[in-house]
Amino acid sequence: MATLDKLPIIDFGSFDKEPVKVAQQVLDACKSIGFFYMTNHGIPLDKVDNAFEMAKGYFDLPSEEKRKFLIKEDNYGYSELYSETLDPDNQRQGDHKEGFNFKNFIDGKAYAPLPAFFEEREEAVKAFSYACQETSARVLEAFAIALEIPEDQGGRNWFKDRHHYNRKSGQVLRFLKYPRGGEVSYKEPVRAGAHSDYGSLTLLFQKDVPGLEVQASRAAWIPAPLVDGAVLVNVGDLMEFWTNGLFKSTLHRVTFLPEHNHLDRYSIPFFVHPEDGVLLTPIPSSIVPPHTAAGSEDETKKKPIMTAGEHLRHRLKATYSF
Ligand SMILES: O=C(O)CCC(=O)C(=O)O
Ligand SMILES: [Fe+2]
Repeated sequence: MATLDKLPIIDFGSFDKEPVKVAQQVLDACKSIGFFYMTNHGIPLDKVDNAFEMAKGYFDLPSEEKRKFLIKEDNYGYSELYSETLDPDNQRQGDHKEGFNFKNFIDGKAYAPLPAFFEEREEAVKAFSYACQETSARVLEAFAIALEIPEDQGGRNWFKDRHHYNRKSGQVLRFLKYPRGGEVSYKEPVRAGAHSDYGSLTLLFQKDVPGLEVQASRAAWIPAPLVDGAVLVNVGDLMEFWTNGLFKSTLHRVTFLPEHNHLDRYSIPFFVHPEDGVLLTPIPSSIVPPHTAAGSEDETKKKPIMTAGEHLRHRLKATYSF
């Protein structure tokens, strides 16, 4: 694979009229680098800006207020600075970031009591979460079209049918803050360790301050700068698994830039996951290479089929110090 020097930009404005054309671009991006910027993604800019405003207001709260909702194994709540280590084999300290994870608002209700700050803004958080869901559904549709899933097996709805918003899943809307400074005392150039995302796909909103890098080849990292009006989309591990390696779930990280000395960096990922009960079986797509291990004649080589929920619990255990 030739090394890309920048991430592709895909305009979804024509998706309704020319779905196959857009899906082809999505396929090219997912097969090569596993990342693309999505423009005309359908989420109004003021909703995105408002989400960043809410993140800022929340993280400004005193630490003891935020610690009342410390994250637990269910992956909901507040994670403190350095509490998560995305690349445990190579990091000397945890990630230089704090976060708050929301889970889906099933039937309009928050997963668990929200911190007062968010309770007062619950409608806005919910509206943003719904908007992210709608946008991710379009990407999932593009994936199914790109993979040519036959109509009689679910066609363009194959992934959407496994990602209902109102069912229990690992889906998370996350507010992140990388506080300014820190590097001098810790001498750590990495703010969030190199990792791939665990789910089907991620939408990532960045604002004002860059820092994300994507691994383009074994030796090369390329920046993922801010692109006006675009949301960054990346393939997650589950999609790589589902497509038996055709789609790439690529390592990415946040590194220290000089401006991080004096600027806080905020980002908002929306991690898209299937419903917990979905069995991770191969996709009915003739362009996906067959899963040889699963179909192996030799019983000992057959991997047990996990559910999406089991797979996520397994991955989270490795990165958090609960
Ligand atoms: O903050 C960012 O830009 C990236 C965050 C990220 O990759 C993650 O939380 O999985
Ligand atoms: Fe990530």
